[in-house]
Amino acid sequence: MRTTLTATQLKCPKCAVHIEEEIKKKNLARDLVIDVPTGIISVEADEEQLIQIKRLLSQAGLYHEEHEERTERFITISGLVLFAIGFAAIRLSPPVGITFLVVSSIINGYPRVHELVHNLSVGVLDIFDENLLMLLGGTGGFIAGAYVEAAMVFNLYALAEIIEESVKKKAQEGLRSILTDIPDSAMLIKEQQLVAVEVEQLKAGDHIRFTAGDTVPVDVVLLSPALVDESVITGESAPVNHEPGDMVLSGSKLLTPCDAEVLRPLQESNLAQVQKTIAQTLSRKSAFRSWMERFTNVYSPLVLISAVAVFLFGLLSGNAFSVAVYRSSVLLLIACPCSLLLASPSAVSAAVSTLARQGVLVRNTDALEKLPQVGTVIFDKTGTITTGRMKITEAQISDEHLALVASVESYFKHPVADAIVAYAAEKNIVLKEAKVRQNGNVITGEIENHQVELTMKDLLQVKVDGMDVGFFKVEEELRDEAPWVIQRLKDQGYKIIILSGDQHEKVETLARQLKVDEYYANMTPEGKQAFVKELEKREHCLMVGDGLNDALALSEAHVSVALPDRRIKTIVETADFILSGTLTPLVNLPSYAQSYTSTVKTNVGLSLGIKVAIFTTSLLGYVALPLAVVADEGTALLVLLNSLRLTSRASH
Ligand SMILES: Nc1ncnc2c1ncn2[C@@H]1O[C@H](COP(=O)(O)OP(=O)(O)OP(=O)(O)O)[C@@H](O)[C@H]1O
Ligand SMILES: [Zn+2]
Repeated sequence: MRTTLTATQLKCPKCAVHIEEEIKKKNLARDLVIDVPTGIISVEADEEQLIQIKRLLSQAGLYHEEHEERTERFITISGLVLFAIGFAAIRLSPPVGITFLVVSSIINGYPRVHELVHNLSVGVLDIFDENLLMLLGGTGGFIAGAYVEAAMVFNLYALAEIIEESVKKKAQEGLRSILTDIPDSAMLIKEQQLVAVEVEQLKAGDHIRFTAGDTVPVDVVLLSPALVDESVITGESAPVNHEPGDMVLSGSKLLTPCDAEVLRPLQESNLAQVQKTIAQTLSRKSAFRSWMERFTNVYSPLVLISAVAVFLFGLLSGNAFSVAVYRSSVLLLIACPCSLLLASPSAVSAAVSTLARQGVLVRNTDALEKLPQVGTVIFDKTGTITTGRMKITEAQISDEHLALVASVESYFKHPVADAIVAYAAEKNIVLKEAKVRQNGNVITGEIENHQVELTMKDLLQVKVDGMDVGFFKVEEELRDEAPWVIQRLKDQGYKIIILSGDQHEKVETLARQLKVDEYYANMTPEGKQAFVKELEKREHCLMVGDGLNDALALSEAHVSVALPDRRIKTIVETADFILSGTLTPLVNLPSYAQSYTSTVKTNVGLSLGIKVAIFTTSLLGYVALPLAVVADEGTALLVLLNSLRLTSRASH
């Protein structure tokens, strides 16, 4: 069962590595995600494992139950008050002032010691994290006799932590609403009685009863009407009225009581899949993020070496011991790479959760940075611009031949096949076994010594043993939002192309109606792939497909978007983005990707710029200790706040 915990105390991506390693080493969770910018830890673990994980986290000072959190905050604030008293008193009576400053530093420095000791106790060699730097820097300040400033190091840090926690709480909201806990149990209707069963035990075909307010744990088909809040899935906040027979995906919230039949077990259902996808996306490192981590591996030691050098140089050049310690303490404080390491992940977690709530699952965050380079949008037709649902509007065929045709079609996933199988089902026609083949728009089948041949032109023509025996007229429906989406993309300057395996006339009619720039019909899956590959040589394109017969083409495109048919497919796909049912979010995706990209750039510029500025001025001896803390903690806060702006960007 997937559960989310929050560790708001988690500050630096570097510290997260320790805890991640510990949890993995002890085998406490499958699929562990630690999202540092929000402090969200999402794990797939059983109850026993969960208790152990919580214990581990609280030992590391990272997890607190709510009441502990309040106590903790009370202590921090008391420390800050003592600091203020000491600060005011030091002129009047230095010994009293210093005492207050020291006590406040002990109170607010203690958590640093605690975390440091924990790091040591688990045998982590890499103790060069924030905690050590703060302790060295602050203690160095005290040794140097800069009492006020040294106390400021500990207390400002504690203050920054309080502010940061509230920023994180805000950032958590989005991700939490998607990584929402799946209910543990459901009410199974068994022999006209209600039995509570674990959600994991539910099988396709089981009947379950929901009360109003329940979150649907698995994908179901309704047996009675219901009012459903699907905002977690589609971002659409208005409740939807569903009829018996409608599919309701897990994660939706029922506003009225109802009965339903299980369509898919837990692990194959929407919510579990979405959570898994998001977990994978958050834990997968983007190219930039790995680069940044390698960079900080050089950066931190470099600053540490500089600190030692500054200390030695200070002594050798005749400065007082205290001055030398003071200057090197400043450098120690800015050696902390937190804000640099947060630059990209904070934007990632804001973007991933915001987009998910707008109906876009991000599988590959690098694609957000590639999207602004795109000039052409390619659409697949069937199932992408059209709903993928088809209707038989006319049929001229005997029931005996219909049985042959429907039997052959039952082996295919194409919308035409679905329509024919459904048509035959209405007539209670029994299906038989067949051997089938597809060659472009011609389907052949061998069934009970008969040769069936179906050719899709304007009509679906049926030949049995070489004789024309009838036809079907099939109509497809355009997605309601398709014309609007395509127009809006054109307004933004994109060239629009339609690729389709369908007949020329059909594609042409549609292309005219939608006023697209180019269209190509009769394309095989390999043909679509070659087309995209060729086009990519000249310009970057975004390909939108249903992921069925266009998977190859999707893989060639600079950026790919899949709009899978939820009735037949669970969502795991190969595309960079996955839409959850409509094309609508496509309209704002490019500009959102643009803001994302510039947010990451600003974050990197900010944190790197401030570090470099402080580093150089402190080498010259111009930076006071508290300023180093403010610069370090303040930059991390700025980065978090800047990324938080990505969550407030509305979609429609
Ligand atoms: N099972 C089937 N029964 C009847 N006709 C089919 C079947 N499968 C495909 N066709 C027809 O064969 C042609 C090629 O099919 P293909 O799946 O490559 O493209 P498509 O899905 O219709 O279009 P697009 O490429 O836009 O998704 C189309 O005209 C389609 O209607
Ligand atoms: Zn298709």
